[in-house]
Amino acid sequence: MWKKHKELLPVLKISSLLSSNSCILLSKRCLLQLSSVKGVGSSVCPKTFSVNFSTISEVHKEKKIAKKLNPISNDFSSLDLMDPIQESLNKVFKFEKMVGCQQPVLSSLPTAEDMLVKAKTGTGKTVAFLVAALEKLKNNSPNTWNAVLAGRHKVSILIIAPTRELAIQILAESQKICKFLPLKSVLICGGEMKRPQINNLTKQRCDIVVATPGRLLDILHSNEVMKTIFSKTRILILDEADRLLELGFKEEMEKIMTFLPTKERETLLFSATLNKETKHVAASTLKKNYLHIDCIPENEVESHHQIRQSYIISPFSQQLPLILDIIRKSKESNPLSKIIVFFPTANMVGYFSQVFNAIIGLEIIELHSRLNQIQRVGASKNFRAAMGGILFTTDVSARGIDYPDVTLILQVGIPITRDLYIHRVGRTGRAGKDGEAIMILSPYEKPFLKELNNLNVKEDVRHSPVFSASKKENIAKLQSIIRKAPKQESMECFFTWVGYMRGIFGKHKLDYEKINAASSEFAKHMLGIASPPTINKETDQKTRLHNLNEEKTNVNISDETGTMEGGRNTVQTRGSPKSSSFKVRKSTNRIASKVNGRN
Ligand SMILES: Nc1ncnc2c1ncn2[C@@H]1O[C@H](COP(=O)(O)OP(=O)(O)OP(=O)(O)O)[C@@H](O)[C@H]1O
Repeated sequence: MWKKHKELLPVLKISSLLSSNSCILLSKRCLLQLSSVKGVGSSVCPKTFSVNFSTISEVHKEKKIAKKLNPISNDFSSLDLMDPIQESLNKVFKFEKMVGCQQPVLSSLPTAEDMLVKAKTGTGKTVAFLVAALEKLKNNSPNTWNAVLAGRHKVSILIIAPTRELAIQILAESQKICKFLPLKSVLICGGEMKRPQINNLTKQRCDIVVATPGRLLDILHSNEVMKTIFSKTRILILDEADRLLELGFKEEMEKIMTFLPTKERETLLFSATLNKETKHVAASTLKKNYLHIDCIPENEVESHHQIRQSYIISPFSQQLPLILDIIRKSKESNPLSKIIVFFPTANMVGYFSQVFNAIIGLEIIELHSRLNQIQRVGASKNFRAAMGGILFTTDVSARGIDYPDVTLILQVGIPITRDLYIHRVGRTGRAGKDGEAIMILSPYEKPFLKELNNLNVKEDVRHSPVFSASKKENIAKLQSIIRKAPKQESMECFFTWVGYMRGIFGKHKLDYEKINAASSEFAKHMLGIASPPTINKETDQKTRLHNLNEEKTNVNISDETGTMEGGRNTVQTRGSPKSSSFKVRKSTNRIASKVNGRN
């Protein structure tokens, strides 16, 4: 039947296949359009899930396979998963229905094909890839699976994520899914001592490794025995694959791959965003006949419709009171509201955390790369556990992190790319819940809005730029706090901000005159620097802030790379991260103590 129709059916509507409860044949050059299937997903999801989870817009497949996709049920129990996994989903996760990409991914099993999966933020990709990896491993061969169960097969599954926080989160999920299996999951990431991590690999059972690229590569190079340990890796997963395959990580990833088997390895790439360029790189890392599962229908954008998104154009002079106003309003309307505020650089997070902590009634949790590992883990844990709470952070928290019940995302300034905007916003509205995202931009940053063209980001008219008497009081209060900040620390903050912005300004073709105007306003109103240095070619070079108008230099400036495990190419604008971090923290603590009269 397939042969007969394949020329006639380059595009198949999955609805007809579903209604007849039939077997779906995927064949070379075949493109299945599942995007408009109703009733597969949302209607049978748990209450909290309202998004159109289980729609697939494309499934590309080169080799002929036959697969059953159950049209009626998207219960996990309808799948032929091994008992220990069913038990874990049922008793540990307490999940009944599949959501997001879970049905398309898991229904395609058993398959030995590589996978490229794109699905919106917060739609359950972690469980999808963990279950897929374990099932794939089991189906690899009875010998392999028996060896794995008996603990004779090291590092069968390797999962790589771009940040420590995300790796820790995946590790926890991995331990949960393996609750009824004898498999052990271990963490390899920076910020922790290397020796115990090496011991975890060499001296004990270790079936699943969750790693960040920098430390993993470091450990791979540390010891000849690592080649043997990783020689049996059967499944490689890249979470946030587009990030791991772009500049800053790509080189490390390529080196890591040289330690892994090629032929026997199956690779799974997952992300909520995959632009043309990264899709191309991603495809080139997969075996030819990979399965492409795109859960975002062609006519839909990558962000969620249930997240209300808006922007406010506000001069720097009004941004600090505006932030305060938005936070206060959110807390007034719901004392349990959980808020994440994104700033462009780690210095800014450190600095403004202390500024806002000096305001009575606010308790800010700060999280960025310049904290040590204990502080990072502590901050992440505290915010996760907080019923309400305010987190000031950088892009270390932008991707993959699943803090429960975040109600508001506030972005101060421009994210480096449209994709990062989507990931930041995706920290709310997870698992079908509602959420809100507001972005505060200076008039200089307005051109960035073009990049968000179809994302339904509306101008926010609720927060008027005209300030009442009480808000004017806030302005005075905030100004007095920042005026007391040690000058050197304000200057550091200023330079890192300029470093961050230079790529973005370059991209939007702002000349030195405009950059100077923007920098001067930023310095004066956000940092209390009365006469900031002029940014010209000379100061640019002095501070190693070259290529002001270069388009693609922005990638490595943000804290995202600086803080992540990779990013060997990271440009540090001033000083080493450690010394700078110490200064920022010390200085900003000084701001708080001065304001509180303790100094
Ligand atoms: N089948 C399910 N039923 C109910 N909740 C689920 C299900 N699968 C996952 N979740 C929950 O949905 C939330 C988001 O899942 P997850 O963090 O895996 O999303 P993601 O798609 O990886 O997001 P991101 O793109 O931001 O990395 C988590 O809290 C997770 O526990």
